[in-house]
Amino acid sequence: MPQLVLIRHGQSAWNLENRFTGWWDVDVTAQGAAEARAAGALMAEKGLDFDLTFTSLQTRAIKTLNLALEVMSRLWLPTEKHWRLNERHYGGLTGLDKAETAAKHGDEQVKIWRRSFDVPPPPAEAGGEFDLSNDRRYAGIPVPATESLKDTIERVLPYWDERIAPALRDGNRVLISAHGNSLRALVKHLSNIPDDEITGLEIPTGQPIVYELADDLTPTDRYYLSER
Ligand SMILES: O=C1c2ccccc2C(=O)c2c1cc(NS(=O)(=O)c1ccccc1O)c(O)c2O
Repeated sequence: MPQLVLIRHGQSAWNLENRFTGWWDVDVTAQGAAEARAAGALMAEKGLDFDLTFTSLQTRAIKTLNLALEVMSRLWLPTEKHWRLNERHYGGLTGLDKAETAAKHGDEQVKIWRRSFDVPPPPAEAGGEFDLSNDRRYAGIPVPATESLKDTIERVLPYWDERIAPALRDGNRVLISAHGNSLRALVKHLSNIPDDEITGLEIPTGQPIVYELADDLTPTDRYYLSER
């Protein structure tokens, strides 16, 4: 029975300040690191094990994976890091907190963005404070200027189809450490969640989500590990 576990990275410095982070590379806080270790301890305690792991190119997800694996004495497992598992890009909102966003764009616009599936924030300004075009990890990669949730889903799913699903079909037990919206893309796909419902799905940080899958990768069970 192929098995997949998803974990959203632990608390980051900008989560604490309620800032849009997106592709900007912010580390986990001490609390976020503790969440990651506790997730590893819970997975070990419940007897979970893995053959392959996947994460994004962002420190907060990579560190969450490593801290959990360290507790499980599984740092030796293969890990594949890919930009397609990165968080949604928030464009020109990157770095803004709630007050700054409302001040700059108004409450009505925030309400529209908040519940929309295919409306992207304004694009990031080239050469701005959060410009990633000179970041070596994205050399040769189409760094988005901004993303709607729909855009994020459309660039995550090819990675699922090309790398993760085949690994599961080959019988590998897979652990993925990623971000709120890139995990939403996977949960939406696996659980057939409609476009107008996915924006309401919040994935908690540091809580392993277990998918038990049939051979055709349709879920036979999905649960938070903390509840079993
Ligand atoms: O403005 C947005 C937004 C804008 C553009 C794309 C997506 C979203 C989005 O998904 C979102 C927003 C605000 C809030 N709540 S908030 O207005 O309290 C808020 C605003 C700014 C920063 C953090 C906050 O918590 C949310 O919970 C969201 O999920």
